[in-house]
Amino acid sequence: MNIRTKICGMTRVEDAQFAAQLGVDAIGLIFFAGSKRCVTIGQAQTIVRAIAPFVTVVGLFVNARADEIEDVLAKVPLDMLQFHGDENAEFCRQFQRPYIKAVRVQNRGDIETAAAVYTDARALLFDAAVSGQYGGTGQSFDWQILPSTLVRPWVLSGGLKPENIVSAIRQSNALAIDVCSGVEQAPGVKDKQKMQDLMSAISIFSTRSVDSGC
Ligand SMILES: O=C(O)c1ccccc1NCC(=O)[C@H](O)[C@H](O)COP(=O)(O)O
Repeated sequence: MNIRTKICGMTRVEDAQFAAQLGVDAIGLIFFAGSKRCVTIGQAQTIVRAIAPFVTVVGLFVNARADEIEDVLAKVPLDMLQFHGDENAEFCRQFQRPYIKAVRVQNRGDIETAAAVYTDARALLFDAAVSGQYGGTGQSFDWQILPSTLVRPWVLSGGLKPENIVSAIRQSNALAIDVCSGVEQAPGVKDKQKMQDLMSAISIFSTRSVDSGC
């Protein structure tokens, strides 16, 4: 098993490049003015140009208008969209891109409802529910409430950091994780050591082999 990893809220080229070198599968760029990690189109273009191909670039939006998202898509080559607001499924699916829908989890019903509604989402992302905030809170939710089987691919998120990631994966059986503030030294400024510690911690789940034998 290899844990798929996204690090969200990149604002600096050096952080995105370092994450890619560590083997992170995806990076998140936040296009939401209410976030301390919000990037301009120019910043996003610079980051995308600087990272290796095959690292998935995810653009994150919160209750943006369709034309605002189209404008970003015309200028920044995003591979995937992530919606963190109150967007319905019809809205999410209109952009000809795979999408992730964030679900702020308070109880198991939130998970089941989202799975029934966002039927074409590439994945659901389960995050903590913090009043008045849409994400990037550093708070976790009770991983025990995740159902043992779920019909949709899903991503574990919310308050994940090097210190708790192994326990979080063991408790939730997550195959994919999304981490933001847990690998930062300040909002939008990633910490190389923390990113390295995170990837090193999850490497215990890795089944990738470097055996060169034929
Ligand atoms: O990070 C933000 O500032 C943010 C703001 C508004 C909506 C979403 C935001 N981040 C989204 C993410 O994908 C985060 O990785 C996720 O919410 C978990 O954050 P954290 O608990 O800090 O790891």
